[in-house]
Amino acid sequence: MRTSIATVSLSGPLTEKLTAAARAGFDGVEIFENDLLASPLTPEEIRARTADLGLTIDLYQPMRDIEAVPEDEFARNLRRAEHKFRLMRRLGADTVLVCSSVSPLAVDDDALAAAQLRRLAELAEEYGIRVAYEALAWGRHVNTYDHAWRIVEAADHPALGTCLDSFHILARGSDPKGIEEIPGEKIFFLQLADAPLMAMDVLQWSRHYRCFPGQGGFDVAGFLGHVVRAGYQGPLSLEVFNDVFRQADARPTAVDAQRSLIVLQEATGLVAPPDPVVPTGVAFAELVTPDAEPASALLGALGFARTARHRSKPVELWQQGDARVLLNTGPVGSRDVLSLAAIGLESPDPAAAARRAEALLAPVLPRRRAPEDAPLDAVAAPDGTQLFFCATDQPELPSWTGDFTPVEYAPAPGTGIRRIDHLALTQPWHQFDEAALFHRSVLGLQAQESVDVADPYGLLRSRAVTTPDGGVRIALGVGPAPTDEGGRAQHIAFAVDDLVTAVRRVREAGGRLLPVPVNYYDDLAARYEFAPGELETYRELGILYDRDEHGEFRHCYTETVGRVFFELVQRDGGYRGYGAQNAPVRLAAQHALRLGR
Ligand SMILES: O=C(O)c1ccc(O)c(O)c1
Ligand SMILES: [Mg+2]
Repeated sequence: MRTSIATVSLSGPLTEKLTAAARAGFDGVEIFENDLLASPLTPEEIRARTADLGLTIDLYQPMRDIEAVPEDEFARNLRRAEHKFRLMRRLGADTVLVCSSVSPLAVDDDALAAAQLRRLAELAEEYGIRVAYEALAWGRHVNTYDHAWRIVEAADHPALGTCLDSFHILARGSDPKGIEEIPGEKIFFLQLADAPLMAMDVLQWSRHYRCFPGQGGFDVAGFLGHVVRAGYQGPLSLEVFNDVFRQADARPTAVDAQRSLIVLQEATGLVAPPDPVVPTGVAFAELVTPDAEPASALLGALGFARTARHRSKPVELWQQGDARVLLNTGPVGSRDVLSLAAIGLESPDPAAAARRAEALLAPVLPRRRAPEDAPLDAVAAPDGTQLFFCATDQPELPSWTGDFTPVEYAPAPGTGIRRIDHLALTQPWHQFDEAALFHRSVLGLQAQESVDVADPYGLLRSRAVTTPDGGVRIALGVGPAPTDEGGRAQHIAFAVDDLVTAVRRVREAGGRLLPVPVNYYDDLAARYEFAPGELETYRELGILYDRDEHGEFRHCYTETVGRVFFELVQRDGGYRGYGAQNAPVRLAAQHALRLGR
């Protein structure tokens, strides 16, 4: 179906909003009155600019407080409306949205509302304009879609139809099934928005917390199914009032928006992009740094061996078990501190994974980073992390390992690290919802519940995206995560079978681990019963402990280098979490270490 976006959903002046919408592939826009009023362009110039960009103006909005008022008031409303109809002619917009009245002057009289909306429609018709009547969830007398439709039906005028807005309908908990009773051609417009489930005043919820479909808690796909079955043929239009999007750069927001509509239409069976190719594991994590020394020392203490070197670039492969870390000291652009720049994901079909990503508007990276490299499919995540689709153990496909030459190394016992358990990436503050939708839709991962964790200097929100078997786990975070240089913190967690032994070996090798306050262990003793000596060992070694209904979790952290630190984790009995219970203590300890307190 055609896609459209309300100018209120994007930041910046009108022309930037229009450009961002067009670049992201939208077919049309809803022009919000305020954007027009604030623009230096005349309506004719806006019309020309929109046309040049290949966009149509699908809706002009909103017209407020029109119906069910005393006659003298209604006469003034008609005069105001006629003014706007003339403006719409200049703009080339043929549909106007009328919100159900919130005015104290409005009376609870459906017959009067219908009669006045009919007169409005008669006037609109003279200008070749259609009126779409929308029930605001907080409308004074009309606040449900079925009530708005009854009034439209009673008014019975060809230039009057209804506008359905998923937010108003789903936020009130109305059953959207009744939409199928409305003739499709009388649904003049469809606005789509999702929202996180919150217990709050619906007007505040709507004006500040709407988000793109798939980023909140509503069943927008189920809703759209009803609208499509009703026979609606118009555009799918995003109308998202959101405090974050108002501040973020319009261009990536518009791409995020368009991606949400692709995913929504896929879920409703309206489009069929290539299927997701779910990754099966983590092939490698790539760190970039101007100075290999601190990271090498830390990896060495963690029991990693430098096993291979890139044929032509300053990149080393460090390995232990199936955990592989690339250490890149090549030109790293703006990354002047140790950072996690890329993740290799094992893929059953890397080329198909890249096709899916491209169909979902992920920026595809050049297949060869240098002429001599193996061709690798890769895309950029919203935070800039490069995601490589790898075929490490598929001899018929080119593998990144072919770019590496083994080097001599002294075999060492290591610390029992088996694999990368998870990666944790702090996102730019305005890209948290986008990141979750990206990883879910592009990579076919499942998003877990979002958790809030207290940090001494703020609140950290974290949401994991995973494969069902836990082969890939990425924890997306947002908040004031502590790093030396103030950058967004990133960490790599390695899985071990026996954390106590691992920690003793790391310490013997001179690895510096995060100290944990004694009070933490006092609390652990209150919460759980341990075998004799167990808790004392954890206290001595700085090991944190958690439990869920499936099993147990033991973990500890290294010091932070640049933006990066490492975690060692021992999962037993199918524990699913990430030790969120312990995160406030960990964050406080990291801040204390950073500040030398
Ligand atoms: O919050 C509002 O006032 C408002 C205005 C127009 C809309 O289409 C809407 O859904 C809400
Ligand atoms: Mg609306």
